[in-house]
Amino acid sequence: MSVINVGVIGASGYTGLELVKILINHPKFTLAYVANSEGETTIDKLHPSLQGVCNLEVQKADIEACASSCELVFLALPHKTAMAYVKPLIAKGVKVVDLSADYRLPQDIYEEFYTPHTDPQNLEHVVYGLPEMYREELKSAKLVANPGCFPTSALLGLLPFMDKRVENTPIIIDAKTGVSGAGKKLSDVTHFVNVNDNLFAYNPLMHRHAPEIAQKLGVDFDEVNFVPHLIPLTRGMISSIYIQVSQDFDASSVLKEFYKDEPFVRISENPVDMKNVAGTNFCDLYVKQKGNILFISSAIDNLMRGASSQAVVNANIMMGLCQKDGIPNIAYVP
Ligand SMILES: NC(=O)C1=CN([C@@H]2O[C@H](COP(=O)(O)OP(=O)(O)OC[C@H]3O[C@@H](n4cnc5c(N)ncnc54)[C@H](OP(=O)(O)O)[C@@H]3O)[C@@H](O)[C@H]2O)C=CC1
Ligand SMILES: CC(=O)N[C@@H](CCC(=O)OP(=O)(O)O)C(=O)O
Repeated sequence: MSVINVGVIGASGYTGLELVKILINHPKFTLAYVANSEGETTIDKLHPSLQGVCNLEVQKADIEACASSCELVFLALPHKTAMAYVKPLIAKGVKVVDLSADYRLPQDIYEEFYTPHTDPQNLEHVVYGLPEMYREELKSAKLVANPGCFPTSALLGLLPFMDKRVENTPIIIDAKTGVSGAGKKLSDVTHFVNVNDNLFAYNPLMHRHAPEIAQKLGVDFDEVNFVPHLIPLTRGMISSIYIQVSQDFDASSVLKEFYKDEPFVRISENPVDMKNVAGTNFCDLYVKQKGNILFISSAIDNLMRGASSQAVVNANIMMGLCQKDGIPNIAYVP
């Protein structure tokens, strides 16, 4: 098979770097176009960790240049900025995996939690990029909305148990994330002095990922009680999920059966942790039942399964490749 040229717009950011790292080692994709808002530099100048590994030119993002060199492009851009790129790229026949939130929700819900949508036409055919839910649809997708990191960890934990849950009872998701989830921009909240030796909740019950979780589970927003916390780590995410279930059943067997053919979900007999998934596309899951309460623990790397490695799995599926091609599977341990 001939090589497939792909691009990354937003290569100077955190998820952009993870994309570049995966793509320069990918067996079938060739990284042909790398861009940010300014250009006129090289990827190893932006990311010194790539010195001696890759010195691709970084260009000022441009639709024509991107479309003429790529079959598929990854957009690692802020919300709102992403949709301004998606519209012309799709019009030029380029396939897009968008890491932002711009195409994850129906227009009305998106506008309630984000900003007015400027590209409703492409919302009509977008596929939500959680392979365990939409693998078939992804095969023919032209535009994929890569899921949010918290929704990825919550949905993978909850999906196997939705038919065991007592209807209209609260779904409680208590999640912790590393600081790279906020991107490279500086802010008071993510300032070292505020994060170091500290732990706090933010946007409790009203975070913009709650409607994404509710929508994909097919429940009301009011049923999802989602509270994220920032922890003093660079990468990693744990969601502690609690639901009420109707009957006694073997929860571990349900989990194993649900994911028996899934290469990127691992079921653990012990509570999971962040380190064993760091740098990989794995989601590690653990479940424990006490009476009618079910506890599910879900661990991912926010930059990988929560963003960039999941984006490359989606691109593999879109381009008819093996979904595991180029996907790192050994964690940064110890
Ligand atoms: N970080 C995470 O864990 C996750 C992030 N995401 C989503 O992925 C996307 C990227 O996130 P992240 O990597 O953290 O963000 P960063 O803030 O680290 O990077 C943003 C990138 O976008 C580029 N950019 C901004 N504006 C423009 C523009 N007008 N034209 C071209 N490039 C532009 C920046 O380039 P420049 O350096 O030139 O400003 C930079 O490369 C966001 O939508 C985020 O919500 C999704 C899941 C998890
Ligand atoms: C620590 C932190 O701020 N995390 C981000 C979520 C990560 C993310 O980027 O998700 P999106 O793709 O939806 O933007 C947040 O809570 O908004």
